[in-house]
Amino acid sequence: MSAPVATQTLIEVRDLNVHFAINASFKARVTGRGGATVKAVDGVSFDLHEGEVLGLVGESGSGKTTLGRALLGLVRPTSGSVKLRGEELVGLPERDLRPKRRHLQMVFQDPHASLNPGMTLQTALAHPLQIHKLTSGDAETQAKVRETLELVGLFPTQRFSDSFPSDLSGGQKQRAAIARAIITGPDLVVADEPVSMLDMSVRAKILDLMIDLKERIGLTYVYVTHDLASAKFFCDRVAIMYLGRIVEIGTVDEIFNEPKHPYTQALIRAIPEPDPDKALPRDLPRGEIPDAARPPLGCSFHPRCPKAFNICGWEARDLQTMLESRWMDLGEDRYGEERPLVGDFSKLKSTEHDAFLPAGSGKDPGELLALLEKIRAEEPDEPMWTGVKEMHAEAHGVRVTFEPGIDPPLYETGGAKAACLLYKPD
Ligand SMILES: Nc1ncnc2c1ncn2[C@@H]1O[C@H](COP(=O)(O)OP(=O)(O)OP(=O)(O)O)[C@@H](O)[C@H]1O
Repeated sequence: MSAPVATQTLIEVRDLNVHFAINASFKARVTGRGGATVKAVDGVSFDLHEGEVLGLVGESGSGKTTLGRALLGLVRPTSGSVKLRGEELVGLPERDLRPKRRHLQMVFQDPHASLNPGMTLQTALAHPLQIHKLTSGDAETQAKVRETLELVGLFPTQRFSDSFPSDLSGGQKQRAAIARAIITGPDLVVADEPVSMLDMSVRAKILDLMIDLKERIGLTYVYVTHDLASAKFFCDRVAIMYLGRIVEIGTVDEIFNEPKHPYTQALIRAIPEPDPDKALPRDLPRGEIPDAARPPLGCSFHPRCPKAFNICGWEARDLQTMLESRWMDLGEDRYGEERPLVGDFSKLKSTEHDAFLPAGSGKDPGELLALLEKIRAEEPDEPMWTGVKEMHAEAHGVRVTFEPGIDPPLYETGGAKAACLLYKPD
């Protein structure tokens, strides 16, 4: 889709944080001290314009759903600001938030779970109208329900208004869930993976319906998905999320034709190509998504990034990962030579930019230093080495000093904005 014409800002999000206490005692949760915290949404800012479709795209656990729910007040932010047409929503008591909910609606992934099996569509759709006192009297309510069923393509409306969810196909159920979301005349609909549980054959039809509704009744969408291909089809702009942050945001053209962040570039290369002749090698970033409760220093993506360089935030954990992944690929003999030189990784100590790697039991730290120098010479393309400033042997191991890392904000790139130090102005 083409970029939206400049319009008014509907939602303004500034430095939004949603942090969850995990594995914490009751006292730690109440006082906020002790225990671990997951930064599900971590300092997110963006504007959403009236009539646009913004995609929130990322791998599982990147914070898409939490961000979408926080926009609607369904999750209480830890701090930051969400304004609806200039009016602050964060911190509003529930009684003041409730009337706003008619303007802010959600469509969920599982249409089956989002409809009450014991209610006809007439009852289910009438409910929000009654709660928000949007109609006066049964006749008006019934007419509004029928009109909305027609809008979402469920006709003859008489038949569908008397149906129960179990009478409907998956696609019809999602149409009914959309009808319930739009019947209050919302401004913003957050659609969380609205087609991912549907048959392939109906996915495009539901997205087409949502586009059609946007034009006909003036909706703005936030579309939460892990599926870049559907975001390309459906969205005007896309925000790529990683460990609670937006790491790149731009128009669909910018993101798909000229992705700037190495993470976005890898995700786009990994989109399955239906035509086998054109298929590129799938190239997902190396390694696992890190533990959200212990995000990497500096740029959170740096341990997986093929383009990482000296200031990306190298630390002790990267040293361990480098050694372990090297040993996975080594033959028995060389593994047998190298492994005993390194001590217990649980004793790997680190301060912010400094790691102390213990030598193996009875081994000379000088031998360990020589091993690290040898690996560096053998694997000069391993990005971690760009961040190693100094290594020297000490009494019981080797001290490795890293370049101080920088946590990148979203930088201007001449296209999309990207949180990557490749675009840091000098
Ligand atoms: N209520 C909660 N309590 C603790 N941690 C949570 C809670 N909700 C989400 N999280 C954590 O926050 C992070 C972001 O989760 P979220 O569901 O928003 O990600 P997502 O990108 O939508 O993932 P998915 O595609 O799997 O739904 C994850 O690490 C998740 O485990």
